[in-house]
Amino acid sequence: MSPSDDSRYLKGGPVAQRIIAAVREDAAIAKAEGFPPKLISITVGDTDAVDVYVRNQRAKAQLAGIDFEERRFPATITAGELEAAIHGLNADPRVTGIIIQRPVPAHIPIKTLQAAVHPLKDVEGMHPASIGNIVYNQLDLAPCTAAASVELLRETGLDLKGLEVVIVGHSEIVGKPIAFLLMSEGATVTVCHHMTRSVAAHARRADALFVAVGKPRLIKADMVKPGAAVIDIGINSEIGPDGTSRIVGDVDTESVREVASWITPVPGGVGPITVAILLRNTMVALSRQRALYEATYGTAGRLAAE
Ligand SMILES: NC(=O)C1=CN([C@@H]2O[C@H](COP(=O)(O)OP(=O)(O)OC[C@H]3O[C@@H](n4cnc5c(N)ncnc54)[C@H](OP(=O)(O)O)[C@@H]3O)[C@@H](O)[C@H]2O)C=CC1
Ligand SMILES: Nc1nc(=O)c2c([nH]1)NC[C@@H]1CN(c3ccc(C(=O)N[C@@H](CCC(=O)O)C(=O)O)cc3)C=[N+]21
Repeated sequence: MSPSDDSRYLKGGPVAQRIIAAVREDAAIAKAEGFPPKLISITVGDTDAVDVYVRNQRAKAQLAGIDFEERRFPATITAGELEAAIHGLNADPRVTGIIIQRPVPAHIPIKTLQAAVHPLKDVEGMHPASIGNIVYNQLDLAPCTAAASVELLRETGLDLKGLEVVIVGHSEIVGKPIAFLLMSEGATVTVCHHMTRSVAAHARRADALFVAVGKPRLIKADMVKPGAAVIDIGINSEIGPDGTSRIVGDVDTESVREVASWITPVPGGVGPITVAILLRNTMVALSRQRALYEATYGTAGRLAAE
């Protein structure tokens, strides 16, 4: 059975379309009022998963009416040069949001870069000041993939209060923020990582299982509780049997879908919602900037008039 005709598949496309339609309306109004939204993507070096993401950012930003610009830097660039480029973007009033694609090469400290992005332009919520907000249950601008994964879980209609949730992977950008978002919703959260003694023993207890590791087919049917919801966040490039490159997640979807009640396809699950939330976050950032601008200069001054 294909993902299009099986209700066990939690599809991201319709959710993403809903979000993008709302962003498109907001963006048109903001533009008419003299505040055109603009998103800048910073890529350092080459990574397959980043290429897929940036390609979709460009396409969906265009659809939503958000200007999009990719700045690509060679893997040999220094951290200082990158920081200088980020400071330039912080100071540019035409730039609404900045996203730094991960991973960056090992010689560049990612935390320093994330801290260099002005918190008002931090559309991923990865600045230390921004990520702190989700600890305080301020959830309107959360890291995009984490927010997207939780949005898909909501599609099941399961009550998140008291739900047994297990997250496999504890990266700053995916696993940890998912844990905070779900704790805010009242779920009971267990987080597994590479030092966890038995990921399978934890995973089998989960009513909702989130997987963000980056290893194809890590999660097999015998690691999933019958009736569970499985949210597959992995984006891995693989050469398929026909010799062409394809994207697969971290879950062995073929076997797991026989056990789970819901499963997210890859592609077509979390990915499209991640892109939509990045655009929504850009509009949240814009409205925060506008609020500050109007508090400082009043409503008379408009960017377009400059
Ligand atoms: N769909 C989307 O929108 C997005 C998808 N992704 C994809 O999600 C995946 C994860 O991304 P990201 O979080 O950035 O990756 P990281 O490499 O930063 O993190 C991977 C995590 O998995 C843990 N881990 C590694 N091996 C195991 C194991 N055998 N069992 C349990 N845990 C393990 C690591 O633990 P430790 O740190 O202890 O080693 C780490 O916490 C990738 O495939 C990426 O492409 C990422 C962002 C967005
Ligand atoms: N700072 C940062 N934040 C990220 O969120 C981040 C990152 N760096 N680095 C790379 C990973 C990967 N990632 C993807 C998001 C969406 C799709 C996506 O749109 N996927 C679609 C498209 C598939 C296709 O076009 O083939 C799908 O799954 O259906 C893919 C990959 C975000 N990441």
